[in-house]
Amino acid sequence: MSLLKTVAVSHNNVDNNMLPSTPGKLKPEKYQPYNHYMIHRLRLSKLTLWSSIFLAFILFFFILSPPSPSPAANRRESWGGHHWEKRVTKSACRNSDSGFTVLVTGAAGFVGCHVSLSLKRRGDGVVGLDNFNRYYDQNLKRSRQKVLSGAGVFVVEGDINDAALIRKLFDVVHFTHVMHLAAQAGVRYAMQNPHSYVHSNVAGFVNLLEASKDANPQPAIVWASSSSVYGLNSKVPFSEKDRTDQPASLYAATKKAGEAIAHSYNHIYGLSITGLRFFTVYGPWGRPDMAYFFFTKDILKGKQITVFEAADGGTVARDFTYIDDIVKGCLGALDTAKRSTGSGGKKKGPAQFRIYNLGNTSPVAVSELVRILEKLLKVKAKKKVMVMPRNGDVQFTHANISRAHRELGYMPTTDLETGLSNFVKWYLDFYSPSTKNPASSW
Ligand SMILES: O=C(O)[C@H]1O[C@H](OP(=O)(O)OP(=O)(O)OC[C@H]2O[C@@H](n3ccc(=O)[nH]c3=O)[C@H](O)[C@@H]2O)[C@H](O)[C@@H](O)[C@@H]1O
Repeated sequence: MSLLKTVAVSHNNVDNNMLPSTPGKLKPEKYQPYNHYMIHRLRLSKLTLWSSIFLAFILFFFILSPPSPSPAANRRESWGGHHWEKRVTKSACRNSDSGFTVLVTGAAGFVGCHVSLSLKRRGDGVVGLDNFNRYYDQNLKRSRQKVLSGAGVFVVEGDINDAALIRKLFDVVHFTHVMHLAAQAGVRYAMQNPHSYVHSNVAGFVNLLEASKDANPQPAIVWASSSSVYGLNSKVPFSEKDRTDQPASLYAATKKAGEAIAHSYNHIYGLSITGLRFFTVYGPWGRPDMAYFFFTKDILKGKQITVFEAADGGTVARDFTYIDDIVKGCLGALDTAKRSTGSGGKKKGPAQFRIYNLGNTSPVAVSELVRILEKLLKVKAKKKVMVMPRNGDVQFTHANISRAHRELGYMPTTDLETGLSNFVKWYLDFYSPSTKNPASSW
């Protein structure tokens, strides 16, 4: 026997004797070829039977179960349908024939929430739109939504990039105006998530303008630009005539791009468009990513705050503008907006195109902002002063508001101390309604 055959035979014997896996329990049995064949067949047919039952079950459930929803279908679940349309139509109802019907994008945001409430309270029809993203505390956005809902404003959950949704909204309601406040805000966050700025502030804006120019009638559009478009401009106060071609951050660049895009839609399609350059808006229900807001939070927690100064030791200052003044500016812009001249994508004549600064005309140093907060909170801040990093911030903003005053009747009336006092009251009430007010325990 060759070595190969010897190995094959011994291997066969081992297989046939079915060795148990436990060592020391080896019980060689007599070899019975017929029995083994029968057992093998029996096992095989049992296996076939169970496999068939199993397959039949799978087939049965596959046929009975509904097709799994596509991503588009998933997206649609949050809007559309008879009930949804009824809510949109009801929210769009205005109190008088002369009132407006306004689509407010970013309605669950800081400025959007305040503007929507003011419009609704004076009798206009308002439909909100917001994607409730996670840029900051969603609970705050949901709380704003509750306030709006109580006032009769329905906030549609959806993104300005969802073309089908925007077109559906324009189908269901003939909006006279769009107040476009949805945006990716924040100057410094643009270094962490640049694409979100292009997505919301450029692509989303174009999507909204596309639907607006196709609408019949076309709405007039008022939208939020930013003081940041002045970028490295050093001539103060900033006037709308000053250069805006040196943005210091991607955020500013996307807002500047928005102004250029708005002009092209006005020129080609006859859309009436007004851009508002907001200057560091603050107040109750504000944005937690802004310095006055997180300074308050950190001062109360005893956490260190970082206060920026210029490289030469100079002051870093902002033209902080109170929310109620901004709301008046927004309503003034809506009230003076002329109708768009086009319809269904065709221009019929030149349309209004405007740009305004909405600031306070009274810049305050960030160190002074901290001093006011310390006084209001009755807590000393743990400050770390450091040179402003190259993160897109500019050293100084100061608005010239002559044009807004002349044409919109805009005149801010709230100084920083009064506005911050209102903010602090709201903050303490919102975040610790049942606990003792820390401001009274100094
Ligand atoms: O006016 C505008 O266009 C912009 O106003 C704000 O931007 P910003 O003025 O930078 O507001 P904050 O982020 O609240 O900063 C306020 C001041 O505090 C300073 N700061 C910020 C953060 C910090 O940790 N320390 C600090 O000293 C900043 O340099 C700035 O001077 C908003 O965040 C933007 O969305 C808006 O468009």
